[in-house]
Amino acid sequence: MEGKRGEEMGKTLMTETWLRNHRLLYVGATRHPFIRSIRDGNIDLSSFKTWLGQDYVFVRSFVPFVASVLSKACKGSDNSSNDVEVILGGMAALNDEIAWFKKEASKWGVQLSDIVPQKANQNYCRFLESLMSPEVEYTVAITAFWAIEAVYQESFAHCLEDGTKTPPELQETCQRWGNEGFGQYCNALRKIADRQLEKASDDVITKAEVTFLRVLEHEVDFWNISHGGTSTL
Ligand SMILES: Cc1ncc(CO)c(N)n1
Repeated sequence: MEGKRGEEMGKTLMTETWLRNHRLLYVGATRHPFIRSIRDGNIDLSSFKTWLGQDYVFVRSFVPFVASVLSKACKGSDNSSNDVEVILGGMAALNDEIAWFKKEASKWGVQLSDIVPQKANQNYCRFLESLMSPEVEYTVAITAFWAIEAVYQESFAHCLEDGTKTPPELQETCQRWGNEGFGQYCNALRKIADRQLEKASDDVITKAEVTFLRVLEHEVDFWNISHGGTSTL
């Protein structure tokens, strides 16, 4: 996938280089045991419910972060009308997502008002807050946004591939992030990030790469919650 993009552009994109250089961590975030257990059909439903409740809390904190990225796009982008439309589309999807979490929680008997965010979730939300600071460059923020969405897209798309044993009652969840449209949206975010990175200073590129790695670590930690694992951060 990265190779094809590179050929089209005639040069190596920054995200492509990072995905190559940090392959193990990326695979750790997108092929986590939690995702493997959905794909293999041996997921423990209490793990799924834990994930559902925790992710609802995460998504609520994700909304102001996305709003901050949108605001930075308005000010700091050379192609702000395109970027704003892509990011606004993401916000609209989050609106749907929150309604979906409520519906899904009631289906599974998960009481959303009772959810206590776990340590890894709190850390991830605090990290998002730090990225909302006006001092954080648009390039860094959009890179984080892309990485956060891409991990879910790739993880859940993996559960929908032919020959997987994803339980029917979890198909809808996997579709939510694994569908083609969400994949195209992630590609649009990636394109924005690469365009920004292309004209960024070395200092900003380094910051964006560190942020990308932190996102991957937080995602691994987040999946670990539902597996009863402990934080590595
Ligand atoms: C932890 C986490 N990462 C990414 C997404 C994608 O929106 C999500 N819903 N939750």
